Amino acid sequence: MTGASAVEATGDGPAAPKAHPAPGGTGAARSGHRALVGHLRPQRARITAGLVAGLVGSVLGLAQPLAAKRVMDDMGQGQPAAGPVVVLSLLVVAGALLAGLGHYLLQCSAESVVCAARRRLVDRILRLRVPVVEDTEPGDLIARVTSDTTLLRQTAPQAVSAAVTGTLVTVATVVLMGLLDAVLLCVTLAVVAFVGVVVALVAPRIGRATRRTQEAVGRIGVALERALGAFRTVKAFGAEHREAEALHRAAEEARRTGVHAAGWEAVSATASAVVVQVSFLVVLGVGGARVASGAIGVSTLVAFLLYLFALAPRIGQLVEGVGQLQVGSAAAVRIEQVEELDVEYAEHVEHTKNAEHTEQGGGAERAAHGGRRTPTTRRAARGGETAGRAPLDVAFHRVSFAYRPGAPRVHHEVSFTLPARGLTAFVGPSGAGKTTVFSLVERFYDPDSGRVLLGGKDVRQWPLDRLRASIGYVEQDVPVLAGTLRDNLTLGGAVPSGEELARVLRLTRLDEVIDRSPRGLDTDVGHRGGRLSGGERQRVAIARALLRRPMLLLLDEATSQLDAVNEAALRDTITETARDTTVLVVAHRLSTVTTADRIVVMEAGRVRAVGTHTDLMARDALYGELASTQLLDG
Ligand SMILES: Nc1ncnc2c1ncn2[C@@H]1O[C@H](COP(=O)(O)OP(=O)(O)OP(=O)(O)O)[C@@H](O)[C@H]1O
Repeated sequence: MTGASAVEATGDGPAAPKAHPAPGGTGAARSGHRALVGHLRPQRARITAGLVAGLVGSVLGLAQPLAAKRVMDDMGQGQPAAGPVVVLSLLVVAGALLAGLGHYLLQCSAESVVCAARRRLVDRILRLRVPVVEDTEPGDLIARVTSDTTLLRQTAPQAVSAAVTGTLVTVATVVLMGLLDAVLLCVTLAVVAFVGVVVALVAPRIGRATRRTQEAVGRIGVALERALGAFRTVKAFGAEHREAEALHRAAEEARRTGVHAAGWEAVSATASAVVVQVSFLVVLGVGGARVASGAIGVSTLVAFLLYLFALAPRIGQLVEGVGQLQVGSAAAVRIEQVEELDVEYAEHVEHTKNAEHTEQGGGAERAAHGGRRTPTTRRAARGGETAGRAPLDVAFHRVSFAYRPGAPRVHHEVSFTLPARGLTAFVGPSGAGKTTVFSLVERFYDPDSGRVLLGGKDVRQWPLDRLRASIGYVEQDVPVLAGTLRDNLTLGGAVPSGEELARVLRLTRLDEVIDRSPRGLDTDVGHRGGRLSGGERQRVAIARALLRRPMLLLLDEATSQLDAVNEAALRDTITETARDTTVLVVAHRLSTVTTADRIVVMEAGRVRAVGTHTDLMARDALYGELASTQLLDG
């Protein structure tokens, strides 16, 4: 991807929150059906095969009453009925086999539909722009990947099959019934028309209730994510009941709307059952009278009733299929809403389009890309790219930035130029905009005006994956991911040599931690690294960044967490790294700033002064005050 396309791929400002669905109406229902068809399209061949098998099975089923009539007529006339009996048996066996095959094919396509939807969603979510994710609720996104896609599986191909087969077989049955006796058919249709009216009235209500149920399921995810994300705090503050209340409310809402949907489904099912019973009685009455008057024979009435028997489940199937389509459409709308959120890479969209047609497996994924690079191969290449790269200079030219349109500006015409190599410390009061400098360099956000330059080139002209591969970033609240130490250290995809790994572990004093653990690098660090101490998490994050061999290291120093010995060791590590890498530190320690080659003092989103410690002590009052009061002494 070119730099230009990277720029085009990303929208200008933070996207409006879209993860919370708008209430459903006819428009929502229409777009739901469109979205559902979009999910089914890649599986159309298999779905068609399943439908055809099911249909042929049903047609064979339809021929059974005629064959039965023939058996009865032959026997009534005293003729041998062996031939028609064999035909009838074959029809029964072949019909059942084809129906089974059709069901299996539809199940297979359902699994593929749900797998493709999950892959596309996961891919999309991981590529979402940072401001977009900030505007959504992770728990709700998780519910869409897990719960809504499951609804797709349960409903989509079966619902389509039920609706299509149900319709065709109903029409065919009605035609055959008309051939047998038009009067009885008119009587039947008059009763059956009632079902059509009920279904038309009830179906949209089922769709709306399902959407509300899924929204409530999303809220359960949100509440759970909130509580588990700060589990210790919730416990320490005795907030379990309070948090549970939100979960209970959402669960209750899901139950209420689920019951609502079930109620409407019951209405349509009952209507169809009643209609079937009534039509039997009416056909028996009218048919009996017509047999008595000699208008039709007994065998015709029996065949007609057999068709009516066959029609009953078809009507039920049709009604159920329409209800299921509403459920599937509701899920498809929620999935589509995630797919409409802004992502960072244009090539990602291409990737997911291709993935849509792919089953699982890396080989298949590569094949779908026509041998082009997948994220996996890109990562591997990136690992190779990292070696022997020159450090990068960094410059801000009159950068102004607000996190959201209309929100107060966090940067006001920020300008500075930092040469390649060396250690630059950013200091300033809390909220001055220091961390925001890093976020703009990483392109988590784009400035409203001005330019951020890396290696002399606007960051918007860097291909985004290369930009980030060039940077080692250590956040203040260092995130350690669930998994092993090794997983965390190699998160960037680079595979370090044993020697390199040992060097970095030594520099960050993680070697002691690993030596202490029986499982070494394969030690499980727990959810969010909860089994490590704060200082260990910090060191894992620094080691992870160093293993990328970055051209620029961004270190958002934690305000606490490191003991004096580790603190001194890390200071030495940073100083050594700064010899051949550009290192930017948001500094909270005096010991870091005093060793820095230059210090940028920020205040209320502006650069106030740039200089060395001695220089700034002499000429900048704010810096003097910060140095004597706020900066921690290492
Ligand atoms: N994702 C965000 N969305 C909205 N506002 C934000 C976001 N991140 C930071 N801010 C706001 O931007 C301002 C600058 O934040 P920033 O994190 O850059 O400050 P800082 O100088 O690094 O502060 P500290 O030293 O406390 O970490 C603050 O007022 C903060 O509330």
